[in-house]
Amino acid sequence: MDRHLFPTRSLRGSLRVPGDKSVTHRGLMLGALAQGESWLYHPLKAGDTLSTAGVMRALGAEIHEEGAHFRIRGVGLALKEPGDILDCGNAGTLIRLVSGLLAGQEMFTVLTGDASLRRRPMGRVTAPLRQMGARIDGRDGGRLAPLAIRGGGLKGIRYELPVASAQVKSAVLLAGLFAEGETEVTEPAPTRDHTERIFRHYGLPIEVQGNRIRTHRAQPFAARDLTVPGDFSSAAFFLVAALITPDSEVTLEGVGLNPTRTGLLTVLKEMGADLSWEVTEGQDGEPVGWIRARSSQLKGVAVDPSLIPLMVDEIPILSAAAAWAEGETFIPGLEELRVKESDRLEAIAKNLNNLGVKTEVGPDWIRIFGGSVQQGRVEPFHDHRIAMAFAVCGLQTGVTVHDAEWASISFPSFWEDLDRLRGKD
Ligand SMILES: O=C(O)C1=C[C@@H](OP(=O)(O)O)[C@@H](O)[C@H](O)C1
Ligand SMILES: C=C(OP(=O)(O)O)C(=O)O
Repeated sequence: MDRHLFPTRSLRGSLRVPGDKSVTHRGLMLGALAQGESWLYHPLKAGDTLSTAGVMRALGAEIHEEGAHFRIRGVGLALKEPGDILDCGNAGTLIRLVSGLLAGQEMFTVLTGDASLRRRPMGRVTAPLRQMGARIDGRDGGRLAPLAIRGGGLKGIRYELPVASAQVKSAVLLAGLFAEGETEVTEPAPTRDHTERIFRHYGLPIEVQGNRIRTHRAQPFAARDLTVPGDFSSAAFFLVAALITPDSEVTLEGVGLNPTRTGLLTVLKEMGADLSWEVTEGQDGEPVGWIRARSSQLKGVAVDPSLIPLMVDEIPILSAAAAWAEGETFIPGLEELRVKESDRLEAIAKNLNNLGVKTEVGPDWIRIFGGSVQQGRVEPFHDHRIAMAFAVCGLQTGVTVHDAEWASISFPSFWEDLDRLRGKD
C-alpha cells in the first residue's frame, strides 16, 4: 500500500513508543521456559514478536493476549516437540535465539521464515551450536534457513564471536543453559546486553567480566513478571523527525535507555542536536526514562566506528538526519548492514538518491552529502526500518512511501503516531 505524506511544517507533543522488540522476544522465550505463570507487561505486539509468540506456543507454552499484555504459562525448561515446522517470519532475532534454545532440547525441529530471513546468514549461530554438540542441517551446509535441529547432549564451549552480534551471543548463552559445564562467550565489542540483564532478572546463571560472559546449566526457574521498556529504536524515528523539522519539539516517555542501545544519542549530539534525556527508573533491570528533541541545524560528522554496534538498527534514521545536515557525514563499520532484513547500505543509498541526496558507498561505509532533500518516493525493499527512516527523511518535502505496511514488523502504530505529532488526527 502506498502512503502519501504531505509536507510537514512542525511536529509537537509527547508520545510513549511501543515496547522494545529485543526485550519482548527474550521475555516471551524466558517466560515460556520458566515454571508457572507470569505477565509480560507492555510487550511489543508487532509482526516479529507475534512470530515469537507463535513459535513458543508451538513449543508448548501457553501465551494469552490480555489487553496490552501477555500472560504466559511456561513449561519449566522442557519444551515440547512441535508437530510441524516453526515459522519465524521476518525475525532474525527469533530464528537465531530460538536455535540456541532448540539446540538444548532432545527433539527435532525445523525453523524457517520469509524470503528475507531465508537469505540471512545462519552459519554464525549453527557453527557454535554444532561445536556444543547440536546436530544441525540446513541449506548451504547449515548457513541458510530452513534449519533442521536435533538438539540435546550439549557441552559448554569457550567461544570468541567472529562478529559483534547480540543475536549470536544470546544464542550461545541460551544453549549454555542446557549444556554440561561452563559456556563462555567473548565479544569483539560491546553489543546490546538484554540477554545478560534478563538472565539476572530470572536468577539464571550469568557472570560478566569485561568482554567475557559466562553461564552454565540452569535448574528449573520460577516464572516472574517483566515490564518491557519502550523501544529506543522506535523512538529514534521521532527524535530525528523533530530535529530536522522546523518549529518542533517532541518528548518520548518510558523509553529504554540501556547504554548498549543509545549510540545514536552520542552521534546526534556531536552533529549539534538539541537533545536532552534522563534515566528516571530501573525497570526489571533495564534503565528507562524520557528523551526530548527540538528543531536543530545539524552538521555532518565522521562517525566513530566503535559506536556502530551500539546503534546498529539506527543507521537508516541516522542517514536521514545526515541528509538534512550541513556538509558531509561519513559512516564506517557497516558490514553488518548488508545482512539485515534488506541490504541496508544499498537501500539507504537508493532512497537517499530518490530524495535528491548524493551519496558514495563502499563495501562497509557510506558518505552522505547533506542539504539537498527533494520530494520523492521511498522504496522500503521489504524492510521496516527503511520504510520509516525515509518517510521521516521526506517529511518536510512530502513523500510517497511504497509498501508502507512494512512498518508493522516493529512499529504497527508508526503512521498514526506520526500523524498525531504532525497535528493531523
Ligand atoms: O539481539 C537482538 O535483539 C538484536 C541484535 C541486533 O542484531 P545482530 O546481533 O545481528 O547485530 C539487531 O540488529 C537486531 O535488531 C536485534
Ligand atoms: C535487524 C533487525 O531485526 P532482526 O535481526 O531481528 O530481524 C531490526 O529490527 O532492525
